[in-house]
Amino acid sequence: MNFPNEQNRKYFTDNTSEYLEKSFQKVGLDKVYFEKLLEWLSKSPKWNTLRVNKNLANNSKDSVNDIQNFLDKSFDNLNNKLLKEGVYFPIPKCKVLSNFLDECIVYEYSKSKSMQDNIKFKSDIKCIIDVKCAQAVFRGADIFIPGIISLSLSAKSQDLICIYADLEGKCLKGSDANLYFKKSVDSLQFIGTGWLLYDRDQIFKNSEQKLYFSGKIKGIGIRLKELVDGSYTPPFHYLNQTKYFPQNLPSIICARVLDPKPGQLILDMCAAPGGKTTHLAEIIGNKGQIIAFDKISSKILKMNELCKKLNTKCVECFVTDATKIDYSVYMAESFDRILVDAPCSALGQRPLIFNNIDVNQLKSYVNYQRMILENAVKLLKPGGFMVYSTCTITLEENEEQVSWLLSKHKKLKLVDQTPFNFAASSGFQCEGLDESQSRLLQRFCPSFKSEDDLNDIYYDTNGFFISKFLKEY
Ligand SMILES: C[S@@+](CC[C@H](N)C(=O)[O-])C[C@H]1O[C@@H](n2cnc3c(N)ncnc32)[C@H](O)[C@@H]1O
Repeated sequence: MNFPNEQNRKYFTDNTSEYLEKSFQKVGLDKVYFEKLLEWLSKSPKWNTLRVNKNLANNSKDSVNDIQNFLDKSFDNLNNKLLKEGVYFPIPKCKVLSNFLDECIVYEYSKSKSMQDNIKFKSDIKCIIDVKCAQAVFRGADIFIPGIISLSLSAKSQDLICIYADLEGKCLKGSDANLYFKKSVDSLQFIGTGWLLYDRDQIFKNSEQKLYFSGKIKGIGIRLKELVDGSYTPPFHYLNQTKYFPQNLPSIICARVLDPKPGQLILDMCAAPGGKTTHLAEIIGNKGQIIAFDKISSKILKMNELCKKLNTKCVECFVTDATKIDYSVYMAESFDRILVDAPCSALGQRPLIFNNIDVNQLKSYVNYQRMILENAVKLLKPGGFMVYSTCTITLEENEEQVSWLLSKHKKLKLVDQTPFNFAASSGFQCEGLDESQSRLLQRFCPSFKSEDDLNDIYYDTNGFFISKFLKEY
């Protein structure tokens, strides 16, 4: 597999690419659309979004001041450090999306004023990180030690290093980054630069053949200086995360679309890490009852901690497999609102660097989601609403699931969504979904907009999909 230049860049394996392209062709979206979609996915959104936790934060004006202070301080610190290198990051201004979502505060990534110099920066000290870690870095995370796969043998604490993502996932943990770079440069992608916070030996324990991850130290391993596109955003963990919760725009919209009311019984069937559950609790002012399921017990433990931290008092979290509901514990037709934010192929996460998902894996989500949806429909009260959402862009997990639900359950009706992000697009038409129905769906995905719209906060989001159903009496 080669990645010699941008034109020949691959984002998926050949089979997966072919499968996705064909799938879009079914609804009349040609190669040009698919390429546009890939280009959009491969870029990081230019905006950061934070949800204000109204249980703990004051009004939006105070929150904007608070976040602006955080940005001012973080950028002052960074700019002081970079002064001698002649690099400067303008401080972004944050704002509330007042007309649309007043709990959402946004600001742009800052672009360094000497981007070109930094792209030319080639240190002999190299670090290779895994692709998932690289994607998180583009969304504002620091590089944590578990994400570091390989370092130059001479790497020491405080070294300024070049960081690469391991596209093929073949680099061995603890190996010599310079050696791998020489052998496999085509399978590495330059991500940016940063300061190493530990000596190599502290990160890896080296023995002749086996290279062990020492586990002696934890936390951040590399403090990011600058990304390859010249952008920087201060890591969120310096911000008060009880008042301000980093969450992408479609996810914030999603909980609002469910429109929970105080006093209601609400079910979040795939809830961890809890971004939407805590938002739902905040919308109903902690008045009501929210049951939150997740299949993975460690995630439920963390969710309980998050709920405490965010002063969320009406949520009960349970380790439950949503494909196997025990109807002696949960009564059929008992919930006023149900959110199915389903496990999915997650292809909407930006930037897409390289995703080696295979076609069988991709297809496997469809039946799994249907098993969860079957239970959701059964648990929903007549007159109640259900939201089905994913953070992916495939037709099979989105529009085709909606079409399947409508054909299988005659009492389900697609309904309007508020808020509706008109800058993104409505859903695609597919078999079983007519034009008026597809317009009720929110698809956060490139439509046929001009390049000028690309920086629009409402358009430059992660890939996401939201549908809302009423269960009629
Ligand atoms: C897209 S994430 C949910 C994100 C969450 N709603 C939020 O906003 O923070 C999907 C979650 O579903 C969980 N999951 C996967 N299979 C499940 C199942 N059978 N039952 C319940 N949860 C499941 C995963 O562990 C994962 O945490």
